[in-house]
This record gives sequence, C-alpha cells and structure tokens, in this order.
Amino acid sequence: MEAGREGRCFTYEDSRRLGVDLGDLVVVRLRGRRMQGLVMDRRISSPVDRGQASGSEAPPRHLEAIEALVQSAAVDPLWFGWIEAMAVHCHISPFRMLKAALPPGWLGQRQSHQAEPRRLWWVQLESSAINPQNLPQRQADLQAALAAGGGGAWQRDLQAAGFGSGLVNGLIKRGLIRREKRQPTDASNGLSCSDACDQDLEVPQSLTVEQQEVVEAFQSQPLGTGMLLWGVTGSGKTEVYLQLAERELQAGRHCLILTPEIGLIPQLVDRFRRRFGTKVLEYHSGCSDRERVSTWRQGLTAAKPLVVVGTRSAVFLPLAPLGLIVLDEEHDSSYKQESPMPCYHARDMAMDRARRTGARVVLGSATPSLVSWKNLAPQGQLALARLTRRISDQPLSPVHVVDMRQELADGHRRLISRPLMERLSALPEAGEQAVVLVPRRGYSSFLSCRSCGEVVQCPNCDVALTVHRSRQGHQWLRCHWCDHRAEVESSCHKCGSKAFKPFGAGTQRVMEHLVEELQGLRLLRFDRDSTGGRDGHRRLLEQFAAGEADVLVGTQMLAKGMDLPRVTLAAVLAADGLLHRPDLQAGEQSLQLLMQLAGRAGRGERPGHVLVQTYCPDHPVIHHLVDGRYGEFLKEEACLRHEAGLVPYSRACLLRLSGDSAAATATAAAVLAEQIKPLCDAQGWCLIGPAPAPIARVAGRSRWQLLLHGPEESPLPLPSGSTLWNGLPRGVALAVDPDPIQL
Ligand SMILES: Nc1ncnc2c1ncn2[C@@H]1O[C@H](COP(=O)(O)OP(=O)(O)OP(=O)(O)O)[C@@H](O)[C@H]1O
Ligand SMILES: [Zn+2]
Repeated sequence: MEAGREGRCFTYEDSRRLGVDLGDLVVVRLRGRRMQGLVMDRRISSPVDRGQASGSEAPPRHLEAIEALVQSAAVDPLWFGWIEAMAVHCHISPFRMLKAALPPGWLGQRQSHQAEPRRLWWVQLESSAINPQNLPQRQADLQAALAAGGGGAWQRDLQAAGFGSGLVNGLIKRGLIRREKRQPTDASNGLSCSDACDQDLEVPQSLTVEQQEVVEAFQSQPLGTGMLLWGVTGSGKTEVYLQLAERELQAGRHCLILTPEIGLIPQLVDRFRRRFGTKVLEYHSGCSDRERVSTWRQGLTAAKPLVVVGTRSAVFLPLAPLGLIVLDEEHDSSYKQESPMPCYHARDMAMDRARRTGARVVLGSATPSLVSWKNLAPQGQLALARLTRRISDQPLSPVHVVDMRQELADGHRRLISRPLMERLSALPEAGEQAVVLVPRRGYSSFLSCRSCGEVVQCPNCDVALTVHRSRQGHQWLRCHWCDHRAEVESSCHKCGSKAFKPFGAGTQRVMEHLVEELQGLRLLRFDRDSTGGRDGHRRLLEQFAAGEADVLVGTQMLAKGMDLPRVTLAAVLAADGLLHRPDLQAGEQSLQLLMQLAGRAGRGERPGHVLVQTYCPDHPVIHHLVDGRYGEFLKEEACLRHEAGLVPYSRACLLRLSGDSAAATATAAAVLAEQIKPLCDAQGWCLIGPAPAPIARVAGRSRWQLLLHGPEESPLPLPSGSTLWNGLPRGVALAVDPDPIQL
C-alpha cells in the first residue's frame, strides 16, 4: 500500500474467496480506513499451519479480510518474478517497481468500471444514403472497409485500423454513416469488425539479399538471446522488424516494438498497421490512462497474438507468450528513465525479460551504442548482423563542412552560411526538399550582455532563461526546468548597457532569418512547441511529405526515422552546441545524432548532400562524420574509455538528493556519504562527492549528488532494502540511479 516513502506490505486474508492473485488491485482496511493495495505475495495457509506458525511462539493472528477485488491483473508468475528481480536491479522496493510497471491510473481505478460494462461507439453505414462522387480517398476507404465488413464496426477498431475520428465525423456530416453507443457484448448484427478492417493489408516486400540473411540469422538464434542489427540509414531495418514480427505472429507469439521518442510513434504505427491491421496496439504517454489500461488488459486476454508499438514503458506489458522485442534506435538515451525511480534502461529490461521468457531481442541502429558494441559475442551476449547498403542503392550522402570562422573572417555574419544559402535556394526549382537541424528549441537560447557578459538566469535554477517569442512578436523569458517566466529587459541590470540581446539561434529565430533571407522558400517548423497534441507530429510530417514546404526546420526529433524520397539536403546550423556539452558521452551522442540526420538525405532516387556548419571543423566527431566510418569511431572510443577506466569498462551509480532546504540537503548528502563509504571501501568502489549537482537548483529545490564508481559487473555497494532512506530527514528526497547516463 502507499504507506510511507517506499510503500509497505501488510498481510490480509482472502476470507471472502475473491480469488485474488499477484498484481491484483484490492480494497482493504488500514487502521479502519479503506485503502487500495496491490497484491505482492501469496501464502496458502490452513488452520493447522496457523496453529504451528513458524517460530511457534507467535500466537495465531487474526488477519483482516480483503474487502473487494478492484482489478484483476492476471499476470503470470514468470512476469512477476521478472519484476521482482528488476526491483533488486534498480534498488527499489518490489511495490514501487510493480507500481511503475503497471499502467498509470491502475491504482486509481474505480470499482464501478467493472460493475457496469462500458458502452462503445458503433459506426453503421446508412443504407439509404446515396453515394456521392468525389469522396476524399480516405473517406472512401473507410466507407469501403465498412461495406466490406457487413456495414458496421466498433469505432475503436476503426481507430486501430488507422481510421481516425476525423474521418468518421466527415462521413457522419455527409450523412453516409451514423454512430451510436452500444454494449460491446451485443455485436450480434455486426461482423467481427477486425476482420473487416484487416482485409486489404499490405503484402511484405521481397527482401534484399542482406535483409534475407539477417532474417535467417535471427531465425537460427537460440530463444532468450539478442541480436544487434547495425544497418546504415535507409537500409531497410524496419522492413526486417516487420518480417520478423510476421513470423512470430504466425507462431502465435506477441511482439513488442519499442521506439525511443513519442515523435517516432506515428510513422512506426502506420507502417505496422498497414501490414498487420487491428493486431497493432499503441502504448505510450500520448495515450490516455484509460487507453493504456485497456491495452494492458487486451494483452492479458487477447485470443490472437498482438503487436504493441510503444515507448520504453511498454517493455512491461504482460504479453505472453512473447516472441520478439525490438528496440529501434537502440543507442538513444531516451530509453533510460532518469526520474522518478526506478531509473531503468529499457534495453537491460528487455534483455533480462527475454532471457527469462524465451523471447528474442533485436537492437536496431545505424549508430550502435558503445554499450551494445561491447556486449557483442563471443565475450558478450549479442550476435551481430549488418545491413551495409541502402535500399535505394544510393550511397550515403557526402558531408561538407562549412568553417564558420572563415565565414566571419569574410565579413559574413549570418546564421546561414553562403554555401548553405546557395543550396537551399536551389531547392524549389529542382522540386527537392531539405531538413535543417537546430540543436535547441525556442526563439533563441539566452539573453546576454555584449558589454559585460552577464546572462539572465532563472531565479530558481542555475540555468540561463530561454527567450521565447509569440507570433505577434511578444517576447518573454522561460526556464525549461521549472517553467519560471519573466519579461525581457532592454538593458543590462548589471552594467546598464543597451547591447543586451538574445544570443544563439533557436528554431524560431532561424525560421525568421530564413523567411527574411530566402523569400520564396516555404518553411515548416518541427519541434516540441509546434507538434503539440496527439497527432501533431503526424500532421506536420504529412504536410511536409505532401510537398507543402521546401524546408523542415527542427530540433533533434527531425533527425530520426523520417523516410522521404524528395529530401536531398540535410544541414545542421551550429554543430558546436552539441559538441561542447559537459558530458561524458557528448562525443558518442553528437556523432549518433549527426549521422542520423545525415541519413535523412538522399533516400530516394536523387543523391543527397549533408552540410555541417561549425566553428571547430577539426573536432574528431566532425572528422568521423565526414569519413562516415562509425565502426572506427567505436574502436577509438572503446580504447579511450577502456584505458581511462570509464563506463562501460567500469560501473557507476549516482545518488541524487534534493530538498527545499539547501543546508538540510547538503547535510543529508554528507551523512549518506559517511554511511556508504565503508561499503565502497570493502567492495573496491570509489566515492566521489558529496557535491552539488551540475545544475544545483531546480524549481527552488537544492540538488546534491554522490557518484560511485566501481569495477565492471560488480554489485552496487549499497545496503539493501530501504536502509538508505530510513536515515533521511523530512523534506529530503533520494533517488538511486544505477548506470546513469547523465550526471
Ligand atoms: N526489401 C525491400 N524492397 C523494397 N523496398 C524496401 C525494402 N526494404 C525496405 N524498403 C523501403 O526502403 C525504405 C527505407 O527502409 P526503412 O525505413 O526500413 O530503413 P531503415 O533502415 O529503418 O531506415 P532509418 O534507420 O534511416 O530510419 C522504405 O521506404 C522501405 O519501404
Ligand atoms: Zn527554473
């Protein structure tokens, strides 16, 4: 139950014979109060046992009854065992691990949900309607799907088959269909709707020789193992996932397809739906709590195997038997949950789950992480498969570096260099498109004084405030950590200078420059601010794919997954912002991002180009980007980190403390350090800190940290259970992050 910091376990009796089981949500009383609890463990006891209770001195106790069953989880013991093991791995109580694994809203479920079955929308063709001419294609498709299925279908199944509510509403307006609420059980006058929608599914592509080899290699892999699929951008990895999934489905096993970012979900879901129709479900933060609970339940009760496309938390779905787990873009750090606890990495979870259940894992990437690289057989656990050629047979696009120092020396002070300008302005005539990466969002990064160097900081956090600007031209400052907002000032409050201007370039600022400087170019902006709403990403990408713009300007997410044949130019405006982050993996991560971006160009018939603007063209990352030999980079990086004894050739663990009071937090950090120092010494780990976190204050809370560093694959030098938390003063929170990615 949610009692205390870690949640606590109590014992109750199922005297009302509700048949409760592991993971079920039940109603019990705690000190007279009705509360909801999760069933964490089960003991069968007979009256005789009770009389001779272990230890024998304890008299038989009267246990309170479980009052009601709210939700039955029906998870299998294998799944539960895995969750318990992961709790140990993440240094968290089994209760909190289970709570994190269950869909959000599970604990808040009302009993009434179960008592009365929900009524659903039923969509029915109007028999009297006259078929209009010139129906838009998708509306016609929907109409045909309904007709093929006998005239009606549940809206939720139509949704699953890719017919959104907009389309349904369109046909309602035309009077072609009507919609009513019905009880899901009385589907008497309907087809089993999924069959209707699954009628004209796409047929699989015939595989290239390389793809075929990968599929065969995977088929011969033992159950419970994994494969690293290293395939250059545009080499047809997704097609391989599709065909592997198809084989699993035929064998009656479920599939999980994971992607790091919610922005990549729509394209992936669309591709899987075209192939597998209503077998495809979604599970990610863009779904409502109710949808996630529903997908969870469908996973438990599905008669036929499913494909679930989701983000990292989908790794917990209780699908059984599970055949395949794919992690696309496996190198992406979004697979790691940093906060709140449990701080888990979906890749570790997936590998462990596969080992236990006999599923198999595919880690796909054009730029594999060093962690997976190091985990290759024979020393490690992963088989390696490669796709070295693009489907289009276009070579990877050549990379041109623009030295911005030279631009400046030549008196050219624009954001957009002359070579980039030239290429962009040639696009419309050639009927081609470009993507431009700006490594930060917002109007421009920060407000600074050119006279004294003062930068406007957030009063709550140790970060610069970002300048934002509305369409009407109004400017304001905003903190990306705590959402603090402030007005923009016209002069420096420190020295009074009027040379007080935004510095750096965000997507909005770049858009304005492009609009000014490249009249006649049509631009679209693709970042978190412009892709709001559930279908934001899909809408923008559709517009761009339909040729409504020449240039797509955006942040990180535009580098990934997009497959548009007319894009022949990929550019990055200021690579420097990426290269100089104070982060251990900055090199690896920026090269991954830049190669990913480069992979967007030249995927169709026409050759592509990549243009990188930077003030340090001699940076090793830029060199590797130009020569395109990612394998060489991995080898060098592995050597460097191996020699320096850095992760993944050692192990790290970060303890993060935060609290309202700076003094209390600092003291708690010091006390904690004293507590674990002897354990570190005994196990050959070293303890760094306590020290203030790199961003020492967020949303008014002080942050301190302890970094532990130890031998590869050794256990964390921490006391078990909740010991670490027991000594903490009120108001100070502690999170344990094993294998942290960011410090
Ligand atoms: N065997 C095939 N025959 C014909 N076309 C194919 C085949 N395999 C893939 N394609 C097409 O090639 C294009 C690129 O494939 P896909 O998107 O799967 O590559 P990818 O490796 O996943 O790319 P990226 O990692 O860059 O996102 C897609 O349009 C896909 O439909
Ligand atoms: Zn702030």
